[in-house]
Amino acid sequence: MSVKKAGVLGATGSVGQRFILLLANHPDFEIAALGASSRSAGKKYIDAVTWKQTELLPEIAEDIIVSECTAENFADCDIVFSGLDADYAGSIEKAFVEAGLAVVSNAKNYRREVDVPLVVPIVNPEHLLVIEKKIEIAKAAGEKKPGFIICISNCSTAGLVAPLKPLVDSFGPLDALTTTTLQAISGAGFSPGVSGIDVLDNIVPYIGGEEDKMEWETKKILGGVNAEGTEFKPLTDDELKVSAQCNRVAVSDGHTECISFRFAKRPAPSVEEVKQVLRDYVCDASKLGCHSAPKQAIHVLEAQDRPQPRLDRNRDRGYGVSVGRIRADPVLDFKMVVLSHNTIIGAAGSGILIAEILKSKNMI
Ligand SMILES: NC(=O)C1=CN([C@@H]2O[C@H](COP(=O)(O)OP(=O)(O)OC[C@H]3O[C@@H](n4cnc5c(N)ncnc54)[C@H](OP(=O)(O)O)[C@@H]3O)[C@@H](O)[C@H]2O)C=CC1
Ligand SMILES: N[C@@H](CC(=O)OP(=O)(O)O)C(=O)O
Repeated sequence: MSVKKAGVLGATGSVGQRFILLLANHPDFEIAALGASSRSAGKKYIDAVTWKQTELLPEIAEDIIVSECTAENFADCDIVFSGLDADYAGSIEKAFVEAGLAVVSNAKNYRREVDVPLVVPIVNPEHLLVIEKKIEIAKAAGEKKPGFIICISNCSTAGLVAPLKPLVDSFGPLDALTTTTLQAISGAGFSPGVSGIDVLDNIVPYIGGEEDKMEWETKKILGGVNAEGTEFKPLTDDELKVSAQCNRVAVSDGHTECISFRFAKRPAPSVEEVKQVLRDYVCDASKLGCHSAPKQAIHVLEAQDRPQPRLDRNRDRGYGVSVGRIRADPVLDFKMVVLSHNTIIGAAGSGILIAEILKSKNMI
């Protein structure tokens, strides 16, 4: 199979650095172009980036010259990953799509568009069908392959929906869901990021916009598509009530969430049935044989004091989500603790896995 050329926008940031790590030595992709702000453009990547990962900067990326984020500079790319600051992602990503490029974005800007898939690839890859349809329609009309954008969800939303989607598929819809998050500092990005004095010996009980994103995005991901297969139909507030409270804690990577939820149908399943469905879950990316797919998308942990970020965030190289303390909830049906790696399955890793799925379906 041919190796596809990949570009990374926002390559110097928290998510961008993770993309570099995941793309270095990837069998399906080679890094063809890197972009960031004009502060970085024109410099070698090693000089432009302030590397903050615990793994060393891959040699393969060191000497690549960082470009301005224009579509012309990325014209050769089969796929462009975006880890752009959301203040700039909107216009840049739009120009890339208009130039016919395939964009997979971590930024929030287009997540709510009716025809843009919001995808957590271990959960709802079927939402990519809307793009497959767009490509088919253009092909049937004798037009060239259209540009498109696929959005990755907010990182906390990714962890939330990962165990819930298999449960909904097995036991029917949820009607109520609450989550309280404990979010890592890498989630706040690097420019400027969270300051040490704010987070050390402290918890900050506010992350701007996060609660609204989690409450809305969950309904799109757990929702459906219209009969034509062209537009998404998020669940309504009447169908599912979601309440999120978000906190920043002094953890480097890995978002923890304490969640409670209720199924619409009575009687609810048993705790053992819930655990069994999660243990048995095999995501489509694994079935397709995608290189980065987790062996086990959901890890059910039985120890009373797990999951913990430092011990569990790297399960299945950060593509696996850990779920522990699954038990009955006296208010809703169940409660559990979920841990997901915010820059891997919550961001860059999901981007890579989406691209692997696109490649396996000849969509790029
Ligand atoms: N961190 C996380 O866990 C998650 C982040 N996201 C989203 O991903 C995106 C990136 O986040 P994160 O990596 O944390 O952010 P960072 O602040 O760490 O990085 C931002 C990137 O955007 C670039 N940039 C800034 N201004 C411009 C500009 N005017 N033109 C072009 N590039 C520019 C920066 O380049 P330079 O270095 O040159 O300034 C840098 O590469 C955001 O939209 C964020 O909301 C989504 C899910 C999880
Ligand atoms: N806000 C998230 C990361 C993020 O940037 O989310 P979004 O892509 O939804 O803006 C966090 O702080 O952990």
